[in-house]
Amino acid sequence: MNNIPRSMNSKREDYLDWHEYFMATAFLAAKRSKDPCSQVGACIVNEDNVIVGIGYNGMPKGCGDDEFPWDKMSHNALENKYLYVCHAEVNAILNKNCASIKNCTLYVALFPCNECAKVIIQSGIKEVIYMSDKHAYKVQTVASRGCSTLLVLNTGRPKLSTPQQDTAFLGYLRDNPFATARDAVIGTGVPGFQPTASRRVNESVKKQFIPRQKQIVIDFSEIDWNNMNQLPPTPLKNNIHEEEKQELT
Ligand SMILES: O=c1ccn([C@H]2C[C@H](O)[C@@H](COP(=O)(O)O)O2)c(=O)[nH]1
Repeated sequence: MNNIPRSMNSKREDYLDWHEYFMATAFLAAKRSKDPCSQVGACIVNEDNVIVGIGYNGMPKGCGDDEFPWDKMSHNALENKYLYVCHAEVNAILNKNCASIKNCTLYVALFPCNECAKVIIQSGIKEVIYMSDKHAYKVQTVASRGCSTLLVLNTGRPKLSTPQQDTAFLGYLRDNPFATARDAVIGTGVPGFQPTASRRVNESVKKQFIPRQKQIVIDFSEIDWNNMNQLPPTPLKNNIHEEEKQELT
C-alpha cells in the first residue's frame, strides 16, 4: 500500500485519471463474469464523464450459469458457450440508465467483436476504448475492424471521394486482415487515396488503452471499519512529520 506521507493542504496527486477510472470500472464489472477463459467488462460514459451503463459477459437472464455450458472446444456448437453468452458491450448498452447513449464512449476490456460492433454503431456510441486485442486474428475481430472503419465513413465526417476509392478501400480491408482502423482510415495501401486532416482526426474511433499504473488495488482488509478511516495514512498537518514536530517542541 502507498505509505508516502501526504500533505493535508494540497490535493492528492495519485488519484485515478478519467480513463483509468472508467477502464478500472469495466474491469471491476468483469469480475462478475463466470466465463472461465475471458472475463470482459464494459462501461459506457457520457460526454459529462458520467457512467450511464455497465455490463459483463454472462448467460442471459433466466439461463442458469450452472445449466448452460462454459466449454468452447466441443465439436457440438450447442455445447459451447458462444451461442448463449451475452457479450459485455451489449449488456452495458442494454443496461443503460438513460434514453440515448449517442456520442458516449465505451470502455471495454476486449476489442469488440463484429456483433458488438454493429450494436455499438447503431447505439450512437462515438468512441471505443479497449484494452486487449487478444482475438485480433479472429474473423469476428477482423470484421469488427471493418465495421468501425465504415462507422467512420458512414457517420460521416470523412467520406472517400469516389466509388472506385471506396471499393479499393474495402478491398484493402479484406486483403489486410490485421489492418487497424487507423491504417484503413488513413488509407495506407489504397491506390489514389489521399488522406485528409479530417480523416486523420477520425482515425481514433477505437483506441487502445495503455495503463499508466500497473495496478489499482482495492484491499478491503486495509480499511479500518471501526474508525471509518480509510487508508492511505492520515495526512500530515502542515506537512510536518510527527518526529519533526517533537523536535520542534
Ligand atoms: O466483444 C466481445 C467478445 C467476446 N466477449 C465474450 C464472449 C465470451 O464469453 C468471451 C470470449 O471467450 P473466449 O474463450 O476468449 O473465446 O468473451 C465479449 O463479452 N465481448
